[in-house]
Amino acid sequence: MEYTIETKHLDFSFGNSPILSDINLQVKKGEIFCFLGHNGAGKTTTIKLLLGLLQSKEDNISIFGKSIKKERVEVLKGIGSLIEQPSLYEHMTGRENLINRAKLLQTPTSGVDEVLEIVDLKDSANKKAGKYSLGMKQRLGIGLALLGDPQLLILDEPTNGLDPNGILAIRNLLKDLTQNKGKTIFVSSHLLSEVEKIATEVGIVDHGKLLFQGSIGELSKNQKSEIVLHCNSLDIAKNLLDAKAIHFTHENNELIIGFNDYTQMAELNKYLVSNNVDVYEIYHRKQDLEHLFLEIIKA
Ligand SMILES: Nc1ncnc2c1ncn2[C@@H]1O[C@H](COP(=O)(O)OP(=O)(O)OP(=O)(O)O)[C@@H](O)[C@H]1O
Repeated sequence: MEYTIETKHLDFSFGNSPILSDINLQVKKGEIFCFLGHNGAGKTTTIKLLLGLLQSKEDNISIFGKSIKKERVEVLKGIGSLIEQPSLYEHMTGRENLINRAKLLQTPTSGVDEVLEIVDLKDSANKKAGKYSLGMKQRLGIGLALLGDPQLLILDEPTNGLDPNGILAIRNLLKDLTQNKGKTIFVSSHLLSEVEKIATEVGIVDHGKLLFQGSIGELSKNQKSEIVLHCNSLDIAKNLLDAKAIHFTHENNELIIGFNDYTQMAELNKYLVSNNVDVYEIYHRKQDLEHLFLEIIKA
């Protein structure tokens, strides 16, 4: 199978500091591949390598089946990118920014109106970019990346610093671009809650290592079941659990215990009640993805 992006045993060091180790990415056409990791995990470094802004020693990155080392110019023609903040001319309108960039890229300026439409800036096209909200600036940045109709978009934390409406707009835009415009998107983020709503595939990176790669469905198979317990005295309940060597964690006002089956949950309830703990609430839930993510990167 030919992947839109494929890296094989990608390593990278800044001087003597190893930053990335054995990264094997496989991004299929039409996906929204979310590259997830905390600050400093290695996301931007990976993206810069994909774009040829940093050089890998080995010839181990291929995009559209071509080597970024050997065919960089050709490969870059098919990629639009946005790394963190878009570089905009604030004194120019949104439309002028796009026209200016189209001329630089030597692509027809006739595509500018369609881009404005896609990124929902048609009504503000003649406003100065300096007067745009952060969300509008990010959308214009994505618009700039879309000039020349690239098949692949590489976006580094495009929702960083945006309010919920701004985040929603970008989320819908990315979905539209893959579902209706045939694009493939590689997007980095440090927020799993953000990623799980749009990703068709997720790569989790930490300390320069790829710890998981798969769909959200595959990721959620790793979610554990747990019992949530809310009672009148956490201290007494904790002592009772300790006395039976039942492992628990503590979250806000609740105790979290691994779930095996409903019999175990009923027994636990009886045990606490018979020892004078008032159980206000006891229920079974799947571990949330955010905790699973934290567990994966701690492992
Ligand atoms: N030019 C550089 N020289 C030396 N070390 C660097 C350089 N750029 C980044 N690093 C280091 O490489 C590691 C990975 O950084 P990177 O920017 O790729 O992480 P990230 O996951 O994108 O995080 P962030 O979201 O904070 O940008 C960090 O430890 C960082 O300090």
